[in-house]
Amino acid sequence: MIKLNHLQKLYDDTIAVKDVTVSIPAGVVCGLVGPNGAGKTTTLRCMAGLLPATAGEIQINGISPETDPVRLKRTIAYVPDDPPLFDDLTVGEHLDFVARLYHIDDHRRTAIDLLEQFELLAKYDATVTSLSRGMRQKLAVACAYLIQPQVLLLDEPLTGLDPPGIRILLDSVRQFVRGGKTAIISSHLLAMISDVCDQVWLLQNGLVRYHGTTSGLRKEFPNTESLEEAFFAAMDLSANESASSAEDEDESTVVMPAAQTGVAMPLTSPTVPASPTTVS
Ligand SMILES: Nc1ncnc2c1ncn2[C@@H]1O[C@H](COP(=O)(O)OP(=O)(O)OP(=O)(O)O)[C@@H](O)[C@H]1O
Repeated sequence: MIKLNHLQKLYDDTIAVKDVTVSIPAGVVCGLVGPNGAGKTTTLRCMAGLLPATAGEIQINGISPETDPVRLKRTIAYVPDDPPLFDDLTVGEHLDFVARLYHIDDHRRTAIDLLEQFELLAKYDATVTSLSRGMRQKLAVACAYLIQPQVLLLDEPLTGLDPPGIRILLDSVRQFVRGGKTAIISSHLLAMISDVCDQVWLLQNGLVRYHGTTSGLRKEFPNTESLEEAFFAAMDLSANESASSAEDEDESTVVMPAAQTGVAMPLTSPTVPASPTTVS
């Protein structure tokens, strides 16, 4: 279970996440959507313990990133959209390294199964500099699964994947939540969200515009003919209501069309400092 309570994150004067309160139960895949700059990556990074929240509370399976960062990092796997891998390590060495960091014994069989699943076994001895973007993405996901997290956060994971790669990844995520785990996928691909996710979480300007089932979003906007249309309708409504509330000089209103019902990449492991390319 993931709970965010009035989460806020500022970068100096920039408000990236204004006020986010969501609860995401175990056993679901939740799609995190919203326009560029909505605050999706920032929210995920706060949840992964890579960025300190400015205000508010985060609880991941009862663990707070603030008070128990090491336990959090054993619970959560966060895969950024451009995973920071180690140029000097081979594919196989990445999995060995992650296993060592997370004290995972006898990882070899699982590692090989994961590489097979993600069609990377032939690249076992290849250095990551020789991998394509999609292959790097798959390796990062394999490393995330190796640590057997309870919560998986994937930030735009489909970028660079070919159609079979997309299917393999999405099937793996559905399989992952079957055991009562939780996955959040940030994506701009609304058709995928509609197909794969149990819930959708719409962020705009650092505020929750909708959180609930994908069918619930359609019901909020019965005159729309697709999730995409409902998505735009939700954002238009929010923009209009925000404008009118600004006119009323009441900027504290959070506009929501529906009730709010929310190895590490190996490089953010509990025992190793984040890599230079990972925000910490
Ligand atoms: N390191 C940073 N320093 C300052 N401002 C930042 C930083 N990272 C993000 N921002 C700002 O915070 C806001 C939210 O950015 P964020 O990357 O979280 O959005 P996003 O929804 O993930 O966008 P996208 O869909 O384009 O990936 C934006 O206004 C962005 O310019």
